[in-house]
Amino acid sequence: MEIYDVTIIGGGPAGLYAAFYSGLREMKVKIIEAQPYFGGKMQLYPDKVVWDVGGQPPTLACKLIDQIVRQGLTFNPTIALNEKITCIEKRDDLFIAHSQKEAHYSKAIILAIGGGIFSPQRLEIFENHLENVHYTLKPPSYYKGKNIIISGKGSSVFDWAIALAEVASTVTVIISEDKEKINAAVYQQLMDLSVCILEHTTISELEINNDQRITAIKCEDLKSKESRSISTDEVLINLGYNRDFTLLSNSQLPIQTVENSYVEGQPNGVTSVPGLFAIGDIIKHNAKINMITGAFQDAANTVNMVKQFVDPSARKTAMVSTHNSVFKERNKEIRRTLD
Ligand SMILES: Cc1cc2nc3c(=O)[nH]c(=O)nc-3n(C[C@H](O)[C@H](O)[C@H](O)COP(=O)(O)OP(=O)(O)OC[C@H]3O[C@@H](n4cnc5c(N)ncnc54)[C@H](O)[C@@H]3O)c2cc1C
Repeated sequence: MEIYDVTIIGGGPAGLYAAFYSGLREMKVKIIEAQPYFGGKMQLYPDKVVWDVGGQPPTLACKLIDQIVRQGLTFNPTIALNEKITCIEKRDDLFIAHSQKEAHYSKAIILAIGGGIFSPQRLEIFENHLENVHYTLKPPSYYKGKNIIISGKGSSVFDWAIALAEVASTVTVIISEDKEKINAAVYQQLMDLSVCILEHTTISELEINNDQRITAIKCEDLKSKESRSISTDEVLINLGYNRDFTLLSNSQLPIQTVENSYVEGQPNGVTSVPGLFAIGDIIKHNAKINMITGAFQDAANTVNMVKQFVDPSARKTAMVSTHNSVFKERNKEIRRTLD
């Protein structure tokens, strides 16, 4: 059995930055992510331009994910992707994080599970896998010149319609509510972009070809009961997301939670269980900022606490020295490009 200094559960911005910082503090690190890829919630908005990360020019979220992942892996932590941690237990001085695949042993744990494991809510009619049904937005260029149907609830449906209307051939939005519920400024934007909105309408049937692609959607006006068929190239569905927090309820540890969705803790990540720390969107305290920058700050504060937990004689904070052996070659490379 291999014992790590710290196991980080969750590979979103908080977990990845914690992996970087733990490496900087010379700890033996493992990072575990339930999805087959890193990025956390940022994977829900790959095409959004993110403006508010300190020192970072406005950047597409997908590019930012790439950068955060590369930084997170700087010190070569052990990685486990596609592995959902189902519960955590403590035996003597060791934590054991159990997944469906194996047990992970470490002296400390950082919970970076954000908003839980996200999975899109699906309509029964879309239960089978269909090639051209999407639950997250691909880059707008993918939709260039195509006929798009967007259906769902909440403001994201209209954000998607606005993002695609400039590149797509046609955009039709199908919503079950009345148009009046749409924010007036957003509605005006949709009209200016010639987006067709079918209000109080529901999808009743799909026309599917041999390649498992939807070619047309039949929908019904819930008030007039009239039906119509709309041909389409791509269908986007946004009904919100299911969030899996069962790790917290399954773990037989006195983890204090708020509304069963957050771990109650302190700004330095300390929780009700010594050695179990929490960072990013999963933690709740008065100074918490639920943003990428907040996730980074949490990670740095908390990793310093973890280091002292694992080795009480360690310095309180990291020395971010350019002489770190891992940085040496990269420093040379970067300096060369500046010459
Ligand atoms: C639509 C949208 C737009 C946003 N825009 C911005 C913005 O412009 N700027 C900004 O700063 N912030 C933005 N945010 C907020 C930002 O994305 C979050 O604050 C940030 O992602 C939180 O990071 P995190 O690592 O704490 O959690 P998350 O990003 O939620 O990552 C948690 C990870 O833990 C994994 N996980 C959960 N449970 C388990 C388990 N049991 N086992 C293994 N892995 C598990 C999940 O799969 C996930 O990958 C936005 C959020 C949304 C939803």
